[in-house]
Amino acid sequence: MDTFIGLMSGTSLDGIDAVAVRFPPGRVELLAARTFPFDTHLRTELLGLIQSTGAGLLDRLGELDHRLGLLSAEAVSAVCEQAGLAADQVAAIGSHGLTVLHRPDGPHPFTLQIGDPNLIAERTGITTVADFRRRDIAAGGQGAPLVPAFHAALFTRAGSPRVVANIGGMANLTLLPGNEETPVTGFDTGPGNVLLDGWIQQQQGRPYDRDGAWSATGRVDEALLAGLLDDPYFRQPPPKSTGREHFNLNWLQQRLLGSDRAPEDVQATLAELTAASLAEAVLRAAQDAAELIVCGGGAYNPDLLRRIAARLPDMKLSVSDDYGLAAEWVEGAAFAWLAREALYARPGNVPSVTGARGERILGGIYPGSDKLQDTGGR
Ligand SMILES: Nc1ncnc2c1ncn2[C@@H]1O[C@H](COP(=O)(O)OP(=O)(O)OP(=O)(O)O)[C@@H](O)[C@H]1O
Ligand SMILES: CC(=O)N[C@H]1[C@@H]2OC[C@@H](O2)[C@@H](O)[C@@H]1O[C@H](C)C(=O)O
Repeated sequence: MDTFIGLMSGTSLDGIDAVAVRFPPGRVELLAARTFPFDTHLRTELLGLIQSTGAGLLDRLGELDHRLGLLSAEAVSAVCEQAGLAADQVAAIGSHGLTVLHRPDGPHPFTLQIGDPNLIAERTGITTVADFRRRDIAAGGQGAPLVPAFHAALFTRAGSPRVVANIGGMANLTLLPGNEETPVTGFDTGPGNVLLDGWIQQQQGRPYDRDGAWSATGRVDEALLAGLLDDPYFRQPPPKSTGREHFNLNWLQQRLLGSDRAPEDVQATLAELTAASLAEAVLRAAQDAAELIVCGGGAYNPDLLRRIAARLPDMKLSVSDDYGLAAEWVEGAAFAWLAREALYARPGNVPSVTGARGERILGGIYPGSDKLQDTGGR
């Protein structure tokens, strides 16, 4: 059975997730998985690029594209070593890269991911699939979210409508109707962990609120919560997708102006914002679903899960681990799966999610060394 590697650098900017997987019918077999964290310096540079601060923007874009390509190739080698795999035993790598900018609406929509796939294919010798989002945008779609097709393949159960929530930096939902007549839908609900991470970093210098321990000590400020929830994104009908260009610390600061709220109360309110926007979207879009399956880093935050459960009292709350795939590796496995779909010339987007005109094969294919004849070069 073919083995695939998935690489994901998400909006949390914590590093590159690398997984080696196989896809026996209806499930995922995880052979190896690791996160390669970005060091503080690289993280600061990436954040500067995303926020477009500092001089020499295009130089830095090109250079960071190269550096992330190199790091991705190293991540592949390490995960192959961990799984005991030689390069010629891997059918393909699916590399999402890092989203630098995502503007799917307007007259000239675009999305930009970095982490040069040419370099990944060259250094590893393994066929690499990348640039997954732009074909969907070219077909009139949002180019995101893309995990719903994988969620549908993995979590669909006939006769029982379910919702899958991926809570990373941003959060997105996949609504699985449980019958073949009704289309799968899904969209980004808004911020996942990005504001929680940003606020604790600014206030305490810690990368994230481990286990939601800090947010659990605060009190939700209802007026602030209502102000945050008043953002038009939450009312916008799907298809829709978002990112750090919209939900970021500046967005929060503008809504905090002039207030002297206790920092832990702000953190509690941000956790409630993620829970409320997600739960309201579930209630609006999937009234008949009996179960919510959570994946992504947010699945490890008990305070956040408690807040979501309190807002969805009639739903069973589970995590993807309960179905055989640890929450932290779902996105990596999804891009390995999307690489497989591309290699087999099968579509990867779900038009009823992204709004694209139709199904499209996603990603560019960068051939591995078995497809080339090297003469030794200079
Ligand atoms: N034990 C934990 N307690 C609280 N939060 C956690 C824990 N573990 C992970 N997280 C949160 O999960 C985040 C990482 O999630 P994940 O890796 O799914 O995001 P991502 O892939 O970068 O984002 P996206 O899906 O938006 O691209 C961390 O930044 C942190 O906020
Ligand atoms: C443009 C982009 O990188 N979007 C990410 C981000 O992180 C979560 C959410 O926003 C989702 O839209 C998407 O990632 C997942 C993997 C997706 O495409 O399904």
